[in-house]
Amino acid sequence: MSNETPDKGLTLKSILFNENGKFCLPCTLYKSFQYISGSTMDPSISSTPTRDDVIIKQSPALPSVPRSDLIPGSRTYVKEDPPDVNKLGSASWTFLHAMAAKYPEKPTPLQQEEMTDFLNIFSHVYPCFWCAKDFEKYITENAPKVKSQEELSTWMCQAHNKVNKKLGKAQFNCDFWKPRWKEGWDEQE
Ligand SMILES: Cc1cc2nc3c(=O)[nH]c(=O)nc-3n(C[C@H](O)[C@H](O)[C@H](O)COP(=O)(O)OP(=O)(O)OC[C@H]3O[C@@H](n4cnc5c(N)ncnc54)[C@H](O)[C@@H]3O)c2cc1C
Repeated sequence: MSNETPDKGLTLKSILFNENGKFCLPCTLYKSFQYISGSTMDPSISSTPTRDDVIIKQSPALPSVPRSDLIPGSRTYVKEDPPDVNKLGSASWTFLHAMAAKYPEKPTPLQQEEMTDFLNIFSHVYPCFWCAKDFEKYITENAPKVKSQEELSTWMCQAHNKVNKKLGKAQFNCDFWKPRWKEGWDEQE
């Protein structure tokens, strides 16, 4: 992975590749991924992309919003409300599954220990307290499987399915964790 951290603010980002030279989708924008894979010719991307530095021009202007909807003193930030259980949940699952999908295929003992610690701590600090309590119980009864990326991602899928079941939602087929959270659906039927 490039050692350079993006230093051009929120609208100018470098495309990053991971240590294997593969494109790192969680590190950049989806439209950059489409551009570099040749599936779009997005004019908002400037010169020919190189491995380490693809610059994206300013995003198109935000749709105009009444000034009263903006945070006082800001021309950018809308007065959004704090997240409810659903918004928090969806964002958190996105993080958890994306994290599992980037977990090493052969983690070191230290990485395994850190992931186990992280999940335990996460279950203590998750802001929805009854969600946290149930997740903590789940972890106690089903210790996180941290020996490989495949194991962890499947464990995460099953943990999510436990919550889906509790909420009366459909079960997600864990055979598909990889296209959903790592590789995309292009190669799938
Ligand atoms: C640890 C934790 C515990 C929670 N506990 C509760 C609770 O007790 N009560 C409550 O009301 N809410 C709880 N939530 C929130 C809840 O799980 C949902 O996030 C929320 O209901 C919003 O659902 P959603 O429809 O946006 O989809 P989400 O369930 O947030 O899912 C987001 C996306 O993940 C994918 N997905 C779905 N299931 C799986 C899976 N098994 N594996 C992989 N990918 C999947 C789908 O593409 C889906 O669109 C919890 C969230 C977390 C992170």
